[in-house]
Amino acid sequence: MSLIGDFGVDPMTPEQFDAEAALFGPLTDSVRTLMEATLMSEAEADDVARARALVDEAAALLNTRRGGIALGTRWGTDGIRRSWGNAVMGLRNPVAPPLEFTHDDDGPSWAEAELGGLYEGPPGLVHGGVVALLLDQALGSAAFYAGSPGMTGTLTVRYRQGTKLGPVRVEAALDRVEGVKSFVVGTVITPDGVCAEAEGIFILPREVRHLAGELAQSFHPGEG
Ligand SMILES: CCCCCCCCCCCC(=O)SCCNC(=O)CCNC(=O)[C@H](O)C(C)(C)COP(=O)(O)OP(=O)(O)OC[C@H]1O[C@@H](n2cnc3c(N)ncnc32)[C@H](O)[C@@H]1OP(=O)(O)O
Repeated sequence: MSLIGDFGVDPMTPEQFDAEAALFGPLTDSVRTLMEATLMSEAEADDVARARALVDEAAALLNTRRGGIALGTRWGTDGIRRSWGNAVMGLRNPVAPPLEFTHDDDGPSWAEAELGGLYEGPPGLVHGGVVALLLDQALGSAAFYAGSPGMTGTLTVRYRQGTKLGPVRVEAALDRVEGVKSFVVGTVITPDGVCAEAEGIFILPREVRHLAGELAQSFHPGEG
């Protein structure tokens, strides 16, 4: 396994990334709207059937040219990674809420999102796996921002109360670094207060330890 080599083809220029974002970002937003509509529609049967045919036609159009099974991490000529397939933040992934993290030195990394019915577990509540998903990304991003990136080795989540669908805030901060291990903590907060707390150990895999500096430099807020 090579986290870097397997992910990229030739590095892309910022202009190429900008053009792709301008083309596919709005498509991703539209598909997200479609997903929500699919979940909540009470339209007449004929309209649902017609919508399905249109969706199938759109999928066929998009599939006329396509890549492999996933976008992976792509590198820019500017040395920045883009993870546009990321399930939490990815610019081209309609499954992503999406979360956009803000990082600064004076407080935790944080992001806010409006989680609707697409993320439901118990009635009216966010699925526990989705809560863990958001925390995993938040803690991983905080470790990356702090200059000690890693893959999730261990993620422990304590669910203190149900997380209502609606506005959600995720926070995370690096606690300490021990060798290749970063210990990170975080929370999920709604207007009801803290709903979940997490501790994670993020480990720089041995295969890429020689690239630690390059990886840390490749961090860019919003790129996953
Ligand atoms: C990088 C770009 C990211 C870029 C990604 C950034 C986005 C982050 C957000 C998304 C996060 C994910 O979803 S990541 C995807 C989910 N996670 C995974 O798929 C990881 C699968 N597991 C693995 O690949 C591996 O087991 C690793 C990398 C976790 C560890 O393997 P390794 O690299 O060979 O580690 P190894 O040398 O044996 O051990 C190093 C130290 O870590 C300890 N250690 C080993 N495994 C664990 C563990 N699971 N939990 C706790 N501690 C552990 C060892 O005791 C040792 O401690 P000591 O002796 O030094 O004290």
